[in-house]
Amino acid sequence: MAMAQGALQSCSVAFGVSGGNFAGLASSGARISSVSFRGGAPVLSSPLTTVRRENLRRREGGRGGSVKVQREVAVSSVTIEAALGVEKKGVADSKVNGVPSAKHGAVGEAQVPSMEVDAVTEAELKENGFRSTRRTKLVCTIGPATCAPEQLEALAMGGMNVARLNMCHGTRDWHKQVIRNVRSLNSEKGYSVAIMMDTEGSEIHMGDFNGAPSVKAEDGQEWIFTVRTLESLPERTTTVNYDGFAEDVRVGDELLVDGGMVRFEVIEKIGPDVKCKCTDPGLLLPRANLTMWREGRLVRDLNAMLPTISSKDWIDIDFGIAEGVDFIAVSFVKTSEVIKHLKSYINARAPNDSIGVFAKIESSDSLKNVEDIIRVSDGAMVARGDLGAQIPLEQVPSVQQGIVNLCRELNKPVIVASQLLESMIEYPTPTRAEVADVSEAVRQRADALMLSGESAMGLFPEKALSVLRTVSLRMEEWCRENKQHASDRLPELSSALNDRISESICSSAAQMANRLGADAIFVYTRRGYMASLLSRARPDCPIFAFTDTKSMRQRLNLQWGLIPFRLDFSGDMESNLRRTFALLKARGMMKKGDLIVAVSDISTSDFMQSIQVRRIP
Ligand SMILES: Nc1ncnc2c1ncn2[C@@H]1O[C@H](COP(=O)(O)OP(=O)(O)OP(=O)(O)O)[C@@H](O)[C@H]1O
Ligand SMILES: CC(=O)C(=O)O
Ligand SMILES: [K+]
Ligand SMILES: [Mg+2]
Repeated sequence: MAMAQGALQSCSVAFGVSGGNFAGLASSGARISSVSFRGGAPVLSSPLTTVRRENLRRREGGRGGSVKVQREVAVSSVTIEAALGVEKKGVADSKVNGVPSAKHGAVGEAQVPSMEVDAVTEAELKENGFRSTRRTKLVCTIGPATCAPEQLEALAMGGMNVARLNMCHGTRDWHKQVIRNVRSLNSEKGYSVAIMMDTEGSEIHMGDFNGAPSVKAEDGQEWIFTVRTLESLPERTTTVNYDGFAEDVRVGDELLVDGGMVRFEVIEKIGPDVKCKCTDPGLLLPRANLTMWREGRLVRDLNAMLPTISSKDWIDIDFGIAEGVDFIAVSFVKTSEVIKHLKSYINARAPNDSIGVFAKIESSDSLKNVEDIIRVSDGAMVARGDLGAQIPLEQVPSVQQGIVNLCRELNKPVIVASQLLESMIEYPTPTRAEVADVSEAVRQRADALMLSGESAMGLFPEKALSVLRTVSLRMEEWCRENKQHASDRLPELSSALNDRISESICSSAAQMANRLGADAIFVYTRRGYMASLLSRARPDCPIFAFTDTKSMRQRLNLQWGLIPFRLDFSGDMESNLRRTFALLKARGMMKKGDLIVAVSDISTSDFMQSIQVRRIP
């Protein structure tokens, strides 16, 4: 009797909170086909049509049940299960499959190939529980300060989700070694750090300074900018990579290094050499970006003449495909065409959709076509470094907010990049303004934050990462406590019925999880689509995304709130859930009584999708 009451109670809770969403589902063509109750043995088998109809009528004032249930367009199931009765099975499973994980999960994973999760997340879940996990993902640019295996491991341990390789710097062999180091870290120590390759793109930049990490330009000093190829550079000389530079530049033009960190004025043209005077002193870094300004305006024709993907970039892209990178970020994108072109090139050479293409928004051209560009990309990066050199600085914050919003509307992950903690290249603590900037990006609910120089060549890479981590956690918690995003509204993405069903299921699942105070949402996904839709809904609880390939697991690493697991699963949701519960419990990542909302886009029949609310047995 008590059992039956338990079952009915949880049933009415679920219907109570989700009736409206079911109505939404039904109007998008879904049919609620089965509601099963399990309250210990014997298990009542579904579909319990009568009970279902009556419950729907009761909750929806007689509107929903009878009308919707008769529609045969698609099938969706709702299973509400009382905890009792599953427990015995769970315990039994855990003895078979559950192996206590080793310190970094390495031993455990070697013996249980059936479930893999990031070692850091595993530790975090064990120590602090579901809610404490960080939702904002962290990208670190790898450079001389962080390329050694132990340095990479320190970053992985500190929460790095993605390692970025900037092809502007370093040799291909150097990058290859870093990729190898990251891969062995993943396979040997149980991390799942994804790799993003960032193309050089055709920007105009300075050369190296005979290997020096930086060179100081003093106020009033005269420098030569030359298009000649020089074996060794005379003092106060720099090369420029754009052959037309000496011809195109005019006396009186202003040259901005890295968007204004250092400034020069052109005073004389001498054949291939351009003599300039330093008007704003500072440090010149190897391959620093150069922009030309004439009468207060950016000279854009120069960049416009350069291809987005240069011949060197194509070789780098081939290299990235061969090395199996997870993401390619394209610098200085101007139109959506170049992204489409690259995606078709990749698809002909790599397993379908195994490499995500990210568009870097960092020029005024990219802003003109920003929506088209993002629609065809797998994600975007707000590359504020170069962007701030191409548009007035005061416009950068609102452009950032606009791109973050747009990406969420279009269901594309977005990275906020550059100068988040710039002062930490040299100092062990950030400025208060930097902390505020990081917090703001988290409050905007960007998917990921990125370190550049701070991790590539700064003095305090691990400290910088730790600042990103702690500031993200605090801001996320504050947003939840203060219900900052309760009124967020998202437009529908698709008009195709199947996709609308997935959308409805995911937004309903997120709302249910919020209202029920669920501990986590589970999603079983092959293509990652349902996982991304759940991430887009930005629910209060973390999303455990179970997917069956390593590459999809790494791809999901960049999306807000997702904790990707690799798991072999079947089309049978019930057995997937039982196995998952047993494995997670055995590894101490969840406990009896935790409340889960589970959805799936895998099934044996075409339209079979489901939302389930379960209490962990
Ligand atoms: N692989 C590398 N080897 C050496 N130095 C690197 C490497 N990657 C980054 N750096 C250093 O870190 C700095 C910041 O990195 P970042 O990736 O932001 O480069 P960037 O040159 O500013 O270009 P981008 O606009 O593509 O980000 C670089 O200017 C460079 O000095
Ligand atoms: C990251 C990058 O390319 C930029 O900020 O310019
Ligand atoms: K780059
Ligand atoms: Mg850039």
